[in-house]
Amino acid sequence: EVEITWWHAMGGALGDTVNQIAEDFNASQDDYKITPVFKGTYEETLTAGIAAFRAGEQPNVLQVFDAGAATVIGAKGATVPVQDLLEQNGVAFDIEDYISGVRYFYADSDGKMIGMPFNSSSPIMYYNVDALEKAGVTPPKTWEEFKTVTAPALKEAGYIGLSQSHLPWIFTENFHSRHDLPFATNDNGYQGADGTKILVNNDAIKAHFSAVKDWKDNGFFEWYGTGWSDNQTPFEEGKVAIWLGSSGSFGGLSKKDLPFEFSATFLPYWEAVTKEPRQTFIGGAALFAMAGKSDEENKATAAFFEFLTKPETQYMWHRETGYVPITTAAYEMAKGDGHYDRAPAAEVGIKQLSLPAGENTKGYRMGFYVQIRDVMNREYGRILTGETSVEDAFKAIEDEANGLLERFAKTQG
Ligand SMILES: O=P(O)(O)OC[C@H](O)CO
Repeated sequence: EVEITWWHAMGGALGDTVNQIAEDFNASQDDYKITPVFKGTYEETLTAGIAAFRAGEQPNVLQVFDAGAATVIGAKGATVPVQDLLEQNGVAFDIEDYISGVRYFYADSDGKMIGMPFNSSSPIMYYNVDALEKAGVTPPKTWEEFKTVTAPALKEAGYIGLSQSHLPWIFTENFHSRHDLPFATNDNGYQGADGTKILVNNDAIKAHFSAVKDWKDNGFFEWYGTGWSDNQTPFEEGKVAIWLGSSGSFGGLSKKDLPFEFSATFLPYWEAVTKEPRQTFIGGAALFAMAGKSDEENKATAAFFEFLTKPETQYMWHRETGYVPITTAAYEMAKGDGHYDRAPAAEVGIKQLSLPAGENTKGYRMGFYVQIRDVMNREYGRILTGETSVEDAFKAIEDEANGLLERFAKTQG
């Protein structure tokens, strides 16, 4: 039996489902055994993976999140492109099996799939059905509606209107996609690292953050920190009526037996910015086969990836977690099984990813982006606590991000 390891960042209920997938794979055959190891947050898992690679102690499979994609794809020699791995080991592979938003997200500039798509998500709007009913409002379609109708009514009914769990992901990266605004030059960075500059310092997002700060000041919004659960917990406790989070939190929330009914729908948009709101793009992570492993172990990894792409495995993962079905076959299987008749909100993520595309809606490819997010989190925190102005914060983000992008471009030769 060939043994392989899988480092991942899936905690709580998600981790239970990861363990279940590994158990199912191990039980499905006698040749290979995979051991999943939880390494902490996405950032911690990536850092641990890089350090381990340098020490020659890397796992066979490393989960890397969207923000680390450019860095890991650009780290030539650190991974075996998944497309090569599968083909070399006789596993049939067709990129067209994947839904369009997933197909090239972890591919290189030639369209070759480098990372194995695994947990793809979208940020969606969760809401407390009881709270909205009590306030006499429906889920807001636009931020204008939130500001003038929803939030004041919720406040009157005793609720904080809104919290969200990831300012860079939801209020920055997907903000640009939802409003079809360019996020970086060079086609959002996809044309290559050379000369790529971030376009985050723009009027639409500055107006958004000014509004968010106003909402915080008058009790329509609260920011509890950068931790995912810092902002999710007050929603679960019924303090906050609307929470923006990952579709990948749907399964965990459903299993929690909350003291109120919850549902979910699309992210609001600013009508003043666009009359045609667009799709969001995938978040979450992919699985990378680390280089430097024996042929035997690589074969085991390929067998595991083959198991992962089976519609049954995909559907099970989607159903249990809320991450979107990443292959058309899995989506069809979920529909055929009546999953969305039983839980309509479970389809919101994939539906939002399937809204009309625009010029700027397929995501971004920026190196050292994990560090860029740190800069954003620092400055956004300072905006919300009143330590800096929106104007100065975005100037600082633009300057520091462009410095990081320039440094990354130099590593790409
Ligand atoms: O919580 P996830 O897995 O949906 O990921 C959210 C973001 O994409 C992380 O960068």
